[in-house]
Amino acid sequence: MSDSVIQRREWTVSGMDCAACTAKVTKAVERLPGVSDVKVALISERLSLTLTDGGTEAQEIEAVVRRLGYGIAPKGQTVPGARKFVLPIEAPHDDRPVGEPAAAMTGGPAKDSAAPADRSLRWYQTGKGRLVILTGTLLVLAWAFELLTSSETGRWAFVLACVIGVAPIAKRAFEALRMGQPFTIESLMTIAAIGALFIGAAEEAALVVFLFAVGEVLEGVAAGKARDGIRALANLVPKTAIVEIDGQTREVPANSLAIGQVILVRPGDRVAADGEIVEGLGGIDESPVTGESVPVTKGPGEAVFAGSVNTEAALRIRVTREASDNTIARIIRLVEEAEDARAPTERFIDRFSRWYMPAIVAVAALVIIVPPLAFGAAWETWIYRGLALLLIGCPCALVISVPAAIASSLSAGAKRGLLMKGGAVIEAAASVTQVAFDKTGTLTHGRPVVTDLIPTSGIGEAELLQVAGAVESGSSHPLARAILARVDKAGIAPLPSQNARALVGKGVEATVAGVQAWVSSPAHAAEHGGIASDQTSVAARLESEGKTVVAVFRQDQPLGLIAMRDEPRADAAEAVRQLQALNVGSIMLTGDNPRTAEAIAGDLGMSFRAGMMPEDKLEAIRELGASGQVMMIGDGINDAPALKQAGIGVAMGSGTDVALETADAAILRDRVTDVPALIRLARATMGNIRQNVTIALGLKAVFLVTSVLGITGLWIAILADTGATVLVTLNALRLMRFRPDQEG
Ligand SMILES: Nc1ncnc2c1ncn2[C@@H]1O[C@H](COP(=O)(O)OP(=O)(O)OP(=O)(O)O)[C@@H](O)[C@H]1O
Ligand SMILES: [Zn+2]
Repeated sequence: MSDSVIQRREWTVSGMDCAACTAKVTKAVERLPGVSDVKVALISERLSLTLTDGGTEAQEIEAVVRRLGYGIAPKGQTVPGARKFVLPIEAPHDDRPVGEPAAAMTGGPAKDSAAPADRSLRWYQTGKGRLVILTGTLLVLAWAFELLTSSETGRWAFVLACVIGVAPIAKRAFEALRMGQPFTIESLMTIAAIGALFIGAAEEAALVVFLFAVGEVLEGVAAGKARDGIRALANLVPKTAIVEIDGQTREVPANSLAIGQVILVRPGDRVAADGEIVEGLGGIDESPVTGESVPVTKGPGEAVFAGSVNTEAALRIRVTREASDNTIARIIRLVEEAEDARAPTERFIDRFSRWYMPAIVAVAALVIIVPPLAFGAAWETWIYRGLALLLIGCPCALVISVPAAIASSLSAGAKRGLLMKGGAVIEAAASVTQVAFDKTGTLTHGRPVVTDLIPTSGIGEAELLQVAGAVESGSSHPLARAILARVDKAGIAPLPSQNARALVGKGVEATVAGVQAWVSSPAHAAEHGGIASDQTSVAARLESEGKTVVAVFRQDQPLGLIAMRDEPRADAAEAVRQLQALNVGSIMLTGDNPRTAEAIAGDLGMSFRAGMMPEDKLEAIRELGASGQVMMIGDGINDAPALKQAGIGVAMGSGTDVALETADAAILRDRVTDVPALIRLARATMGNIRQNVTIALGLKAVFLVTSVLGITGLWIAILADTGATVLVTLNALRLMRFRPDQEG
């Protein structure tokens, strides 16, 4: 079918509690004709696949997933039977007193109006929850019977509890079997429970089924908790906005806002859309988006994010982005999709667990058969031990150890404005050995200011500025902006200019009043006949003060020098020190001249490479990458190629808006110390994963041995399995409280 249509489809799947579930769904869907590239994300509850037209119908895919016992609906629609456990979740940054009436007007964070798929069920309202209650009750009744009456009656109550409890599990096992998956935790459970009944261990069989059901509910709670961190972000954008139409105000749903509309945001309200202030001046708390807890004062012309809190004055804001495209929506999409970028460790564990379950089944079979046949041991004893082994065959704890830690880490990071695109990035960031910084806008504020004007003798300052301003008038380079600001301040009208052209890494040229003119670095000035010799030493002196000097030419006539200084960020030196403490080297890459670079890098305590053309930066990163893992930090606007080239490209600050989609990670605050924070979070995550793998494998190993030796029995085996899963998930959730900005 060469003309068949190929399309990517997405669904929301509910009820997946552990990674064994995702494996089950993946395998079942993968087998269907015309389906390829299946991705199932546990935390974001997403199934996406490529579907060839003429292959499987979408309804068929949904039917298969439903038969496995999960809820499914096309993305964006309500999942039937979806459930979400209610836990006392701290919605991050949502604890500030938002003006009551205002919140009521705008809908506020509006938790209760969340999408229907999120509608909460309490744990006991779910199928699995009811199963726990039912089997638990029967268990208690059976014990009561056993105590009060003959043990025979009690035994039947246990059998009943076991059969009722195991039925839904057996059904799921059977469905999976029909789809070609003989080894699932459900099939192991079913065999173990029924086997135990046959060897007369009804009491224990019932207990095992009950504990399994409890375990599933707990796993669901844990997975739900990991999800909530991400969901809380979505709840930060108000559901409605007050829009101004023809001088009238009207309340409309926030997702219906169109670009260009003007919305009214009163003090205490959350901003409903990404936009630009048209009127009003006040403190904006952007902590929900960037993690920056100190409100920033913003006024007309300045950009605000949806979800930030307007703390002081009434603002009129022009919408610049539709709801589906606002910064928070993009962050959420990024965090959700991050699950697809799996860490190498995770892929390894997945491969491992694919053979782990069959291997354990084989061992269990040997344990059952060999001792009685070879040594004439009692069948009953060894069947019992073999069944206990089956229960240890669930790789749940192991398989969930990585995604749980990564999901926690991603949402912990997102709360603080540290975004990483998935496990692969986290794993790489944990092993960073060298951080390369772009200078302007990253280590410095990116807002240079003119400090010195040195006209050539016979030229006035005004003339120097007039020509320089004319040449730079079309440029948005930070140096150009500095010069233009100075021209403006001096009240000089720049001359008319044409044909302005950037000389990348060198300067700009343009035709000013009919004559060719340049503004360029002194090094490049030689091409125009060079600057006066007495000015060469002045330039050198200014540069060694950390200033950037440019020379201005009209034709081949040097008009003079302009020096500018771009202040390093207050925390840049501290960041370099913290990186050093983490055993990570820092290097500054700049197109500026070596003397200026040395002055700035020296103050910050880092090494540098100067006079670099954009392609030199790529080469330098390649070179650094040969001897370690390099992280490149840039503003993401004009250094995208360098960010791509680095092992990990991190966009920092205001430019992140552009770079969210292209960089591997983004730092939303203008803080250099967030670079070490990012690395600390990544390292903590990998440490957490190592702990989890140790817990999971360690517990399995211990109980494998004790089960074979007959020291522990069936119910301990299942308790160990569930316990390990819950322990691992809880440990992963600790990362949510990790404070990456704290050292040590
Ligand atoms: N618009 C301009 N006006 C004046 N000089 C310029 C301009 N653009 C570039 N230059 C000169 O070229 C040098 C390198 O500029 P470039 O923009 O390549 O630096 P960069 O590597 O992006 O900056 P940084 O490393 O500081 O972030 C500047 O230091 C300056 O001397
Ligand atoms: Zn499981």
